Amino acid sequence: MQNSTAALALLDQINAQPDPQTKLLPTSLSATSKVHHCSRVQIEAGSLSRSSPATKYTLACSEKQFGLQGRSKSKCALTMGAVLTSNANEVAPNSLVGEGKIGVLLLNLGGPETLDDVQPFLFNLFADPDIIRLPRLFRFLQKPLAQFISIARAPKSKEGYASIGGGSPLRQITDAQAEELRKALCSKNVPANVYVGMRYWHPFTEEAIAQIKIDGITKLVVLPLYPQFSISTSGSSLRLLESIFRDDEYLVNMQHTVIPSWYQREGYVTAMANLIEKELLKFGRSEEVMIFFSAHGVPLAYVEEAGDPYKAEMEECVDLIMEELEKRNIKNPYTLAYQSRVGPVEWLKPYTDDTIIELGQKGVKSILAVPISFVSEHIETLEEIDVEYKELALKSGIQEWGRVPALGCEPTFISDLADAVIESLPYVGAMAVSNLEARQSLVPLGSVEELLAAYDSQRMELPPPVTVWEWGWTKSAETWNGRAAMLAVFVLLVLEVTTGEGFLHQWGVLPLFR
Ligand SMILES: C=CC1=C(C)c2cc3[nH]c(cc4nc(cc5[nH]c(cc1n2)c(C)c5CCC(=O)O)C(CCC(=O)O)=C4C)c(C)c3C=C
Ligand SMILES: [Fe+2]
Repeated sequence: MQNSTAALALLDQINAQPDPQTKLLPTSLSATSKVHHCSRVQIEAGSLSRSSPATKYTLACSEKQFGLQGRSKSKCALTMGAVLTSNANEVAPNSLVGEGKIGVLLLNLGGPETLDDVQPFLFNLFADPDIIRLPRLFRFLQKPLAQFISIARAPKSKEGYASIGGGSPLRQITDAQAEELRKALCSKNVPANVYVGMRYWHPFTEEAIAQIKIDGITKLVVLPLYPQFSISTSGSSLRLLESIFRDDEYLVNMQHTVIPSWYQREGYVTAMANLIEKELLKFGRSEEVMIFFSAHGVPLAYVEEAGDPYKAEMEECVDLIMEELEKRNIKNPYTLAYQSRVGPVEWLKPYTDDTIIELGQKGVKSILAVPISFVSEHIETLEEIDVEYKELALKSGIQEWGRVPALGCEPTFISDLADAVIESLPYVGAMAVSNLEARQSLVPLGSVEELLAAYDSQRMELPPPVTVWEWGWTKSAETWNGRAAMLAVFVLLVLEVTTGEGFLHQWGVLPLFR
């Protein structure tokens, strides 16, 4: 065991790395000074964890996943920033509130509330350059392409939403989470307004920000409702926030901080383990059940080319939950796979459907599916897991199928989110005061911008993750069909733009960007 000087030395070591992609984040710089206040800091095999009884986190800098090389350093720094804000128990909440009006902005994806919303929702999603990133030269095609893909995909999506009651439950659940979080904060003596800002549907982030301004919020904690960070989710929402902040004088002067990911928090891990433990009891021979973590996938290029920490965070999250279960003497076999891939490019593997088939072939008889990348029920839990994967599992020889519910408003989870907010309060505006350059550049704290800079700072081109048509019987045929379809779309669009005639003009799409 070593003292806090050793922790600072580790941070200095990370800091000294020349690679600009892996520059330490402001949150971590704040964390550096915070380490001074830790009673004891422990460094083991490249990991940094606090052994103070008040704080029970383990840090995500283990050599296994986040060796201090390349991009992984940014991950490490980011996580430290998030985790080292874990001093709420040592500081009386009231002293954290101080002057000013506190707001918490929950960021989420949003979902269509009716079947008529499906196509415009899909348009918003595919128009996001963090979902489909076109080569710079062709950026002007983003909106027409989004229009085309959304129209082509809408019938299939609508079918899915129709089967879960005609729309996404996401708004209702997120609103309930916001209300429970407000109450939890209040009960912990931190009165705050809680806002919901969706990326692709109502209430849009812009609407939440307008309300934040009307309410005169002066300190804002930004909390993406995704446990793990991905460029395509939290990253996209932060990118949007950055552009909103940059153009607004009120917001430029409002202090804020971001909690980039929180899968490593003890309360979250405990809440997930509780849900799993409870569901396991419903099986006949619970000790033989395969615990099947199923995460929403992302295209492989996000991780391998753009430095998305999503996969590393997901794997660590699963490890933490399994460690917690092991402490309870639950030692079931487990696996992690990725679901919901869209389009012709390669996504994170193993794929959920392939893995289910393989498990069946290996003689596994019971599976407990655990949705792990999202904290609300949504189309991919209610339809994809509960219907499609269950059916596939039963066909593949699995006899018993169960599914852990999403966390929703589970009290341990909500209370932990409230703690995360409270723990981040000392960092709200810290950079705004101390770093004039950051203040003058984009946003006051610099944290939104800096968080984005840690990953994908070049905003590299990524292969479009979506497909327009799907046909063919083999994966490879589908891949090439997808590519051919993309090429066809592109040729059609070029013809439209050059001749001024075609189906997009007929639909009134092209004038949008003319
Ligand atoms: C952590 C969660 C998610 C990641 C990562 C993610 C990446 C991602 N998603 C698409 C394409 C689609 N996603 C859709 C719905 C959807 N996605 C998430 C979460 C993540 N997406 C959720 C919670 C939902 C459902 C919202 C709801 O309505 O309840 C859809 C629409 C549904 C459908 O047609 O299948 C699409 C399309 C991509 C391309 C991507 C990464 C690049
Ligand atoms: Fe998605």
